[in-house]
Amino acid sequence: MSSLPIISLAGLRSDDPAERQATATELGRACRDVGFFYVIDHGIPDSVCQGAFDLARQLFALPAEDKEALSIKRSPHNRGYVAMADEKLNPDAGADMKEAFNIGTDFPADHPDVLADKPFRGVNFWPPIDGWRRRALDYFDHCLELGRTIHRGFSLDLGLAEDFFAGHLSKPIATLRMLRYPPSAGKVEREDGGAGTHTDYGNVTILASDAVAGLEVLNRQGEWIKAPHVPGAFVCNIGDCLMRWSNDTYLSTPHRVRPPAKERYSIAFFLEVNPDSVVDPRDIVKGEAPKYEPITCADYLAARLNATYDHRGADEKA
Ligand SMILES: O=C(O)CCC(=O)C(=O)O
Ligand SMILES: [Fe+2]
Repeated sequence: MSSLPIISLAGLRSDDPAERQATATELGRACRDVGFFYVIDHGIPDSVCQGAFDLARQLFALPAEDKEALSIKRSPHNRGYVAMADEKLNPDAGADMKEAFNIGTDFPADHPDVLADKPFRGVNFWPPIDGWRRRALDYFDHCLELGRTIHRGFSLDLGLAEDFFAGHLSKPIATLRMLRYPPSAGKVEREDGGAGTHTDYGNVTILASDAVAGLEVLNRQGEWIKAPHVPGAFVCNIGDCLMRWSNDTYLSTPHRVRPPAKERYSIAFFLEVNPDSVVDPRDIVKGEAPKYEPITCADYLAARLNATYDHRGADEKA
């Protein structure tokens, strides 16, 4: 594998079950062999995607004190602003040279689950920019819909009922994460200095990037291959939760971001499933010994996030 497959999702929206199955099989092959693929014909208009990059540029251009007022350190629910060098995606390496802003599934402050302080069900933080919240949530909703479509493909490929994942995706844990990598000015001390080598935690990640290079993926032969910007496409990858759920049928693949030559923006949408969904390999692979114990999505994700951030106590719930 020296480049990532590009898959048209048009077939998943067909009325013809054979066409849906053919696309699902193509997706499934990528998930088994590579764990990374581009999607085209994904249904998100380019103008919507470009609009999200405008929002990211506006946000990161705010004065430092405005961004600090939105700090993720004030959110027990993984929302808000992560300052430069505040995160280590690879805990064994140095800090990541990037800043980020997380938006989660949007809950009102008086929602019963928010009042009960349930894990991952918190309020979002919003920058003081007119119309920003509405436009960001519009992009979030487009990504969620795409994520649900991709999961229909996974179900068909895995030989499950086509709506197997739909019930787990009614109000899922999902994070829209805007990222800004500063220019490296020719100084690259670590090849993964932008984002440390890691696998993603959830089910699937849907990533949009600008035209500046940086993302690299480790193939099965142990070689780093570039994942260049493909105009109009998203890069998708399998996360550890779906790898676990599928008893390692689908693979989550290590990747990193090399410090970019020029300032680089990307927008990731990390999709998990509903917080209380039980991730149990026995529901997906029949007749195979399960390699993992059942665990709720919220417990699994909390454990992974606690290992990534210093500001989260090791036993923090969400
Ligand atoms: O910015 C990118 O291209 C990838 C970022 C990434 O892998 C992540 O945030 O998990
Ligand atoms: Fe990642």
